[in-house]
Amino acid sequence: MSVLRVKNLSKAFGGLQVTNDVSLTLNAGERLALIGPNGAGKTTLVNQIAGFLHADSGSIHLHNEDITAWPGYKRVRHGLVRTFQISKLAPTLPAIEQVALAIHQREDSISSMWRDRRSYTAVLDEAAQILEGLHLSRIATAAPSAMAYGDQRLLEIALALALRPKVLLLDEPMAGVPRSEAQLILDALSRLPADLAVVIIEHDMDLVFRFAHRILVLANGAVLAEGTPDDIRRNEVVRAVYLGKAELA
Ligand SMILES: Nc1ncnc2c1ncn2[C@@H]1O[C@H](COP(=O)(O)OP(=O)(O)OP(=O)(O)O)[C@@H](O)[C@H]1O
Repeated sequence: MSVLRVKNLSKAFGGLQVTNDVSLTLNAGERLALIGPNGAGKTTLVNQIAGFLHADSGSIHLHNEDITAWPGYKRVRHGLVRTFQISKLAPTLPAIEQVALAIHQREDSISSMWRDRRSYTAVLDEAAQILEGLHLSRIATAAPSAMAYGDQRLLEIALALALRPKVLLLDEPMAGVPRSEAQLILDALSRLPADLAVVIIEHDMDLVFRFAHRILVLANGAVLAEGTPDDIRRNEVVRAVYLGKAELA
């Protein structure tokens, strides 16, 4: 059953058509990768799905509900959560406390945090479990400013998971991560909950081809191709667009 349905989404900035009649569906538990050259419109598409940008035309349905006009925060409350290409972490707050704050945000309970210690203990337990699920217990009490960059990217995913997403939009989780830490990210992504639907934007083709069940290729804002990793690997047009830019072998 589809959890997310995007139909004929278009967006222009002035004369520049940045998304052009894009449609996609995403089923529960599915991993969809959005790939394409720089400037293809991937982030703009994710921004529209997340409600950061409104589309000029087209529609977005989450669990059969039309969310096209919903603001971003309402989409988050209904389980549509995104991460960012650039870090939004608080640099000096310990990891577990950042996750706890995200849980409180989910529960709309920031104001009662300090009054109800038992509840805060329960929240910390949940935060610890989320970190453990991503093999991040080792940095639970560390602040981002003292963490390896790959761990910071994983903490961002932990914060998103604290919001209990049904659909997770991951914007370049591998961006800026040194090769030596790439395997950590891959391992963590492979441990995401099986029923979570994920849309990932990523330039690292190794990650894309290992992680994705389906790949959608964007070029000039439009869908150039869509299919399984094998379909995309064999697609001559995709190869031509990527020639010299990425390794699809
Ligand atoms: N707010 C904006 N105003 C004007 N043009 C914009 C705006 N945001 C993006 N663009 C343009 O839209 C096009 C698509 O940008 P977008 O960031 O969505 O591409 P992308 O596929 O995510 O690229 P990358 O892989 O480099 O992150 C680019 O030409 C970009 O310059």
